[in-house]
Amino acid sequence: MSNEPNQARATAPVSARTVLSSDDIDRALTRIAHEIIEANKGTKDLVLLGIPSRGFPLAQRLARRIAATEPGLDPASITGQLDITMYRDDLRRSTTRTPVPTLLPAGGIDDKVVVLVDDVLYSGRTIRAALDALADFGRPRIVRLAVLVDRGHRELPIRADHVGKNLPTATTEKVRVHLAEVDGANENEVLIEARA
Ligand SMILES: O=P(O)(O)OC[C@H]1O[C@H](OP(=O)(O)OP(=O)(O)O)[C@H](O)[C@@H]1O
Ligand SMILES: O=c1cc[nH]c(=O)[nH]1
Repeated sequence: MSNEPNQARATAPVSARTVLSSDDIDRALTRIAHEIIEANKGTKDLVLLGIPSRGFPLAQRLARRIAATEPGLDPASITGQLDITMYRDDLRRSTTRTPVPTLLPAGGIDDKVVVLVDDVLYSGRTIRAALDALADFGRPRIVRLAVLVDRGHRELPIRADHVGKNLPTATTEKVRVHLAEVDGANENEVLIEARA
């Protein structure tokens, strides 16, 4: 993302290694879904909000796993998408990003247990923006954070409650998450790209 050092943005990757396969991602999401249900003591009041672009399909995948434990629960009824574009703290210095719609479940987020879902946690600035965005839509009872990958290098006091994989990285590296819903059929993997 745009908070990474200029050096990492300006140079092309010289190598890429797969750190999570499609099966690894599936297993991590199944575990996180169970963790979310356990932390919430069930599915009551749960709302999963994905942060575009890849947080949304991850939220949908988690919601399907969570809904499968509760007969009659429609995964779509607990899933939404939270756009953070206008809440970023680098709006003036980054390239223009097009906002996407924020889509909330019909029950809204007031007094709900909202789980923010994203693919990568790095500086924490995206999640800081998400917390600001959330406040414009209501007042959840609890906000938690689930990420597929925590790569470290936090710049703000933000941590994830549910982590698929902790990946120690160098700031010169880039974590790339490929998901079929965004990147095309059969593209389900996490890579670390290294630069010279
Ligand atoms: O913790 P941070 O330093 O904020 O970095 C993490 C964010 O960076 C990536 O998004 P990006 O801004 O690249 O947009 P994308 O999801 O559309 O690729 C990733 O999907 C996270 O949302
Ligand atoms: O490596 C990184 C850093 C931020 N966001 C990503 O998606 N990957």
